Amino acid sequence: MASTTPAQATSAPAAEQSTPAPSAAQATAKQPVAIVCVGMAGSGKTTFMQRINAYLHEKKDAPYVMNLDPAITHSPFQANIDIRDSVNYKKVMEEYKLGPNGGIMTSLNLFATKVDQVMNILEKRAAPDPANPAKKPISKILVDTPGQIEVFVWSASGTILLESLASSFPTVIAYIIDTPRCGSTSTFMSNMLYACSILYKMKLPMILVFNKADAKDPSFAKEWMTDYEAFQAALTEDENNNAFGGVEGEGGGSGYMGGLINSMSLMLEEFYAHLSVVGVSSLYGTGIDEFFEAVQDKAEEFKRDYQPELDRRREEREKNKEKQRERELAKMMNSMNMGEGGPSTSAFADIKADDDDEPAPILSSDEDDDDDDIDEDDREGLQARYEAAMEAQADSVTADASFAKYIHTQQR
Ligand SMILES: Nc1nc2c(ncn2[C@@H]2O[C@H](COP(=O)(O)OP(=O)(O)OP(=O)(O)O)[C@@H](O)[C@H]2O)c(=O)[nH]1
Repeated sequence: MASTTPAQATSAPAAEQSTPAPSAAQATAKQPVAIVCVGMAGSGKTTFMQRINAYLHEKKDAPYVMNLDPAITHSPFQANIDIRDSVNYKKVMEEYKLGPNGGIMTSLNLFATKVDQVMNILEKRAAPDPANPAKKPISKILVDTPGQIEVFVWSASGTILLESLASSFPTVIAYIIDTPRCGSTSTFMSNMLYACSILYKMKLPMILVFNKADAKDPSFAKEWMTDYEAFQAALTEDENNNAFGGVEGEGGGSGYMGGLINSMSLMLEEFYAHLSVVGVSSLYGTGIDEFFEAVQDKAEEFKRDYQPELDRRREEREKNKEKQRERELAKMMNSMNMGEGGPSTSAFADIKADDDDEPAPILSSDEDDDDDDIDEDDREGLQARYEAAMEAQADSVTADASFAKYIHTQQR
């Protein structure tokens, strides 16, 4: 299937047409790939991020790193854009009397109102710098997300951030799985169903990263995904070992669980066919070459299969732009429990980018976790910021609007 690009549909403003625009193929060829890492808490997501970051640095291909987890207290790698520089998670929890998950979601919502700034920074770094031709444009964007997957995957802000990314760059999801924790057919199936739900929610190409390969060889998982009979044999073994409950010594339980897993595995066959699967050890660095090969494949797949669908959705949204904008805004405000006018908060500041000529170091030497920095730097109310952002750039908050803007940017 040939990829269509928005460049074919809309013309750039006259003032910007003086230099010939690169062809769509040239433009996409130079685009960096965004790799969004998601995974359950403890799956090794942070260790994996650290490993691929180090790998790329070693290859002299320093990535641009974004941290979207506001709750981490220490990161083993330094991010170029860090949500913690703009949103004070602890203050958000205090001000809105939220628990940890509500705090993360609200922090992400606040951050999402600045998605335009983030995208401007990324696009700037993705293009050659005429003032400094020696400066290499980035070829990879690594995005770390909160361990509470559902907070990112199922929130309006998660959608806004992902769609904004995907509207400018080929974007792939790396779903990190704790291999030793899916040794039984039931835990394996639970993990696959979770991955499946993420794929359908995010609508982006996905790589399953079976991590901790040093602790358990993931070849069993690959076999279960490609050989139905091998999975059946493992399922029968689990049933006989009483893995699903039932009377001890007799095995099998009611047979309900076994039957359910069996039907699920049949249903998931189609889902497996669309995935790339790699086994890695983030601890020892094995499998990382294969991971980046899979990233390349999925980036091609993005351009071939997903981009047209994104373009179609963008066109649809353009038609309902205003309605959608109001809906997204109301959804975000509701989820923040802010009411229409929005709250005042000192917990929120502008996006900061650590964007020196020097790439971000692999290991962070910054031990300063002083939560009060943002408070001192910026006490402006969210209300004012929010309204200013809305007025200055009416497109800045909604997924469809930012989507359209960046698609437009891409066209130029
Ligand atoms: N054996 C082994 N352990 C690993 C590997 N990757 C991560 N771990 C360990 O798994 C534990 C969790 O790793 P993290 O990287 O903190 O996991 P996370 O998914 O970021 O966890 P949250 O920050 O809670 O979301 C740590 O003890 C790591 O040392 C691996 O490849 N092999």
